[in-house]
Amino acid sequence: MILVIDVGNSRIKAAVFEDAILLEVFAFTKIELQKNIENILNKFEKVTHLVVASVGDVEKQSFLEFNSQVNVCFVSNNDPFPFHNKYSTPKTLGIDRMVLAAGAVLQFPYQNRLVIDAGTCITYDFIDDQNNYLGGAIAPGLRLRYESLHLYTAKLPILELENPNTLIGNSTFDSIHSGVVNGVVFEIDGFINEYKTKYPNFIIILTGGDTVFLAKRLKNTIFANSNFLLESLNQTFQYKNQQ
Ligand SMILES: Nc1ncnc2c1ncn2[C@@H]1O[C@H](COP(=O)(O)OP(=O)(O)OP(=O)(O)O)[C@@H](O)[C@H]1O
Ligand SMILES: CC(C)(CO)[C@@H](O)C(=O)NCCC(=O)O
Ligand SMILES: [K+]
Repeated sequence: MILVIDVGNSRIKAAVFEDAILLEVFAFTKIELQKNIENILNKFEKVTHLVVASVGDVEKQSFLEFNSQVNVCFVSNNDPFPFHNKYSTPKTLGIDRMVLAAGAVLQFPYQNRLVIDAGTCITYDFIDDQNNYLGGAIAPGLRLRYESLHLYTAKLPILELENPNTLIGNSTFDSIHSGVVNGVVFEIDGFINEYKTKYPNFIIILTGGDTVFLAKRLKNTIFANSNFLLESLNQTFQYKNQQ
């Protein structure tokens, strides 16, 4: 049994796997990290490995203190991945994006794939049918857009994510919701349509904290899976052990 941990920019997600079967998912903050790992290890006594992929700023030591109970492994850019990395700065490529690309290759073999992770940032990652990881894009996520409008203006309030009533916002609230939510939806559909002019066929995987909210609003057909990064982390670890 394996406990995988995805340290994101805003929060931490974890999942327990028995081989390929996902048993339970957890989400918590940095401050609650140790307590949560402790609880998970108590609940799932058969966990032998703790597998961490981190783009956040959590000390390695916070995980290493569980070393006496389980094997602690950190997924890094130097690990074996099932694709050819064509990024021109592979050392600066986010480990979350590498894990997503690995999951896309292992779960959807022999096809072009676009992975969209709608989290703190929205990342786009394209892997072609020859398993070349080509790169993609990094844009601000939904919550980050609401926050930056508030932080970098004098008058705009902070709003919670909400379905926009209209395209043409006719109040400050409606204008912000339209700008943020419609903006992201148009952006994602726009990216997909632009990719289609270059690659006629590819599958699209949508994941991240805003998956459910966005999936029903997109025009394009996608595989929506909030747990895709956690599943991919489990697969990346299995892949490494088979090398
Ligand atoms: N408790 C929560 N905390 C933060 N964001 C949340 C929460 N619940 C839902 N969300 C939504 O999820 C998005 C953030 O996604 P996610 O939790 O995947 O980010 P993250 O933990 O920073 O991971 P990553 O760094 O991989 O993007 C936000 O835009 C927000 O709308
Ligand atoms: C883009 C984020 C912040 C998304 O979590 C992460 O993947 C990251 O820190 N990436 C490093 C830059 C890059 O991927 O090129
Ligand atoms: K993300």
